[in-house]
Amino acid sequence: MDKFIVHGGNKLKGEINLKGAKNAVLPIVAATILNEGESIIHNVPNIADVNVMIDILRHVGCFVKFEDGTLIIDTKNMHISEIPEDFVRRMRSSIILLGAMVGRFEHTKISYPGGCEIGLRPIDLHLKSLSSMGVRIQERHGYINCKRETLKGVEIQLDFPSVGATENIMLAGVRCKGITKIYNAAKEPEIIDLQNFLNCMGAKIKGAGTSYIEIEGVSKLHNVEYSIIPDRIAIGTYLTAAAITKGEVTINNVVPEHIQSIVSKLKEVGCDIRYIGNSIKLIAPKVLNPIENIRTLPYPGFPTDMQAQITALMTLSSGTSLIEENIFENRFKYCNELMRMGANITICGKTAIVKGVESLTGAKVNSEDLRGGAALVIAALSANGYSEIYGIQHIDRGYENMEKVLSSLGANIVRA
Ligand SMILES: CC(=O)N[C@H]1[C@@H](OP(=O)(O)OP(=O)(O)OC[C@H]2O[C@@H](n3ccc(=O)[nH]c3=O)[C@H](O)[C@@H]2O)O[C@H](CO)[C@@H](O)[C@@H]1O
Ligand SMILES: C=C(OP(=O)(O)O)C(=O)O
Repeated sequence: MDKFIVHGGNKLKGEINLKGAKNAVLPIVAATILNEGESIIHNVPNIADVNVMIDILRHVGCFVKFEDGTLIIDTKNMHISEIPEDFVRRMRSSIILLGAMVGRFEHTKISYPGGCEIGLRPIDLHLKSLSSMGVRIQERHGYINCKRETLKGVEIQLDFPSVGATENIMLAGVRCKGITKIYNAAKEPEIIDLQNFLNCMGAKIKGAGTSYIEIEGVSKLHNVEYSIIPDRIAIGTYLTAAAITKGEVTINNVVPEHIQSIVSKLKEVGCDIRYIGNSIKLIAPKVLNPIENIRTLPYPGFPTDMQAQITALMTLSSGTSLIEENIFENRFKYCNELMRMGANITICGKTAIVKGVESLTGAKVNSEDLRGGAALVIAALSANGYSEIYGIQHIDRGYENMEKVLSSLGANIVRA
């Protein structure tokens, strides 16, 4: 297995362009199944999760070509409606295929995703919603078996604004007879991107980005060409890396509204942040202020997917920071590894209490999940001496060539 070797201490300086959002592209690729034809998708990151999705689509009989950030998918010849366990184990979020598969096939079978390193992650809201739309669901031997005749539009009140459940309902709703109404829907920008993609394909959806979404079922969809929104989490990750190294970095092609909660915290830390057209420039302060109230929340709150990275930054602040995780129950595991690097962190229930230290020291550390891994890289970039970061297959799930992006900004990082 590969690792990153990082010699800390270099200030990040320069300008980068990043590809589209992992969490937007995955449901959009799932959505291509609904149209029995061709989709062309631009600005797609070459990350492991996208490649698992491609493997799944090829397995079920689709044609897929992926070159230079453009995906061409033809789902006309898709003839298998079962997703086996080994794919779902490689990527838990393959559950997002369920809504689209149910929309297209009368019988569908998908391996149960189970929990992961950051939490139990049940899918009760997905299944309850699909079942209210007319899908008969049996959970057996680790598989979810779905059968349906006509899908019907219904009113769904989500107990929690789950991103994945909202997406699965939207996907199935496109093929329903009648109108599906989602109350307490997730409001993440990736939900809007899915709506826009589906509408470009001939769907009739409105309301994404608010807590009420309406999907009018349609009988026919058509071929589509689309470009994925920027990755607000990757942008936040590299801005945080710039901040911890006392650097100065510009990231092109951002949507300011999508990163507002992240930028607001980086400003509290003391960073000077400016927008120039579609670009964002961060100039790090000499001293990092602590922050006492970072609370992860559904969008537009501070994203759980940035919690680990901001915690890494706070390990070097001039005081005590409090970071509360409200979305996943087990998302502080990486803190043990930060402590091997000299961080002073106490976990108290849902809160990490981070007392800033003068400096971190390089160490051998292990990443167990995607954002925890990114946090370890961020810490290593600023640490004295060198670090070895293992488990980087998790990082590769969501960051395209992280070591190349960081090297282009002057970091001393190699994959070995
Ligand atoms: C591929 C993708 O887009 N992943 C994102 C998506 O994950 P995902 O769609 O899995 O996240 P959800 O919004 O569904 O989960 C949020 C919370 O709801 C709980 N829950 C969810 C569904 C359900 O049926 N029952 C239930 O209890 C989960 O365990 C979790 O505690 O949104 C998360 C929250 O912003 C992000 O961290 C992930 O990066
Ligand atoms: C938790 C994440 O993703 P996933 O839902 O794909 O595990 C993430 O992107 O941080």
